Amino acid sequence: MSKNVLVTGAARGIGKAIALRLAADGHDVAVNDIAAQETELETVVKEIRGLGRRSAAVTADVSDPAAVTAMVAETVTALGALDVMVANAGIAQVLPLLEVTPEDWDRMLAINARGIFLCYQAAAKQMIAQGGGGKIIGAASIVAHRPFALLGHYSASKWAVRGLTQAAAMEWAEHGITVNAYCPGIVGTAMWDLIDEKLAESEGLRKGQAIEKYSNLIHLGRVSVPEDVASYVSYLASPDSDYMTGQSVMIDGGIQFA
Ligand SMILES: NC(=O)C1=CN([C@@H]2O[C@H](COP(=O)(O)OP(=O)(O)OC[C@H]3O[C@@H](n4cnc5c(N)ncnc54)[C@H](O)[C@@H]3O)[C@@H](O)[C@H]2O)C=CC1
Ligand SMILES: CC(=O)C(C)=O
Repeated sequence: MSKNVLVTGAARGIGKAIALRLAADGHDVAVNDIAAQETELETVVKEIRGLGRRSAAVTADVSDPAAVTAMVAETVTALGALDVMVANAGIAQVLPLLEVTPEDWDRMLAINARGIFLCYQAAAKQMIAQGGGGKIIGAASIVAHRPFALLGHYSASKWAVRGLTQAAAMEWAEHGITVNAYCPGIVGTAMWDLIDEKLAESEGLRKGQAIEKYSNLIHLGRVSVPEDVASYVSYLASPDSDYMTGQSVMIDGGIQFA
């Protein structure tokens, strides 16, 4: 059955792949990103419409409570309801914990933890008002299970998503809302381009060598592509996952760090 979906951080990378996959699955999909990504977002809207589904671009900074409320309202105006929220938007920063400033910490947590909380909460309020339940899905990471050196404050933000996902699943089950998170390993997106560049700098490697080094730890022998994550989110958005809630599942190709 066709559902009304909102995906945040969908101008590129994992969010874009999720939006296109859910549209290909037969859902109508509104896509969000920051205003600076509006052109890329409009391209995604065109691609979704090309798949025969309804779509709309809703720009908002997910760390801003008023903007998140407006984003959900605009989605409901465009699509008629909100049945599936994919809170995907996030940022990364590679820095030793000894060099992380309070401002770095606050920005990381504002987008990756508060932003996910605001999206979960605004979606749940809308789904409860509608009745009939819903599915809330968030972006955590493998580092929500096993922190990654030089990604300390990023790891902390993803542990927050994992905890929030369990708590929200408990509180909203009575409304028929399931809440789950996905925990990718190393996905070849702009985010990992940045991580590779910074890790290479700090380890005296050339660009591309850091990601290669970590790729060698993946049992399945390759870095993930955004579509690997989108397949799993497709399952979480489908009735097949109706009996699953509060989980933060790794989709990492079997990384063995140590
Ligand atoms: N790439 C990877 O290896 C992994 C990524 N993840 C998580 O998956 C999610 C997507 O990651 P990627 O696609 O790789 O990243 P990306 O950097 O390629 O894309 C992230 C998107 O989020 C948007 N965004 C950033 N701040 C925002 C804000 N305040 N409000 C709205 N949109 C905002 C960006 O403009 C961008 O379009 C993130 O939450 C990330 O932490 C988790 C594990 C691994
Ligand atoms: C970006 C991220 O979450 C990892 C594990 O690389």
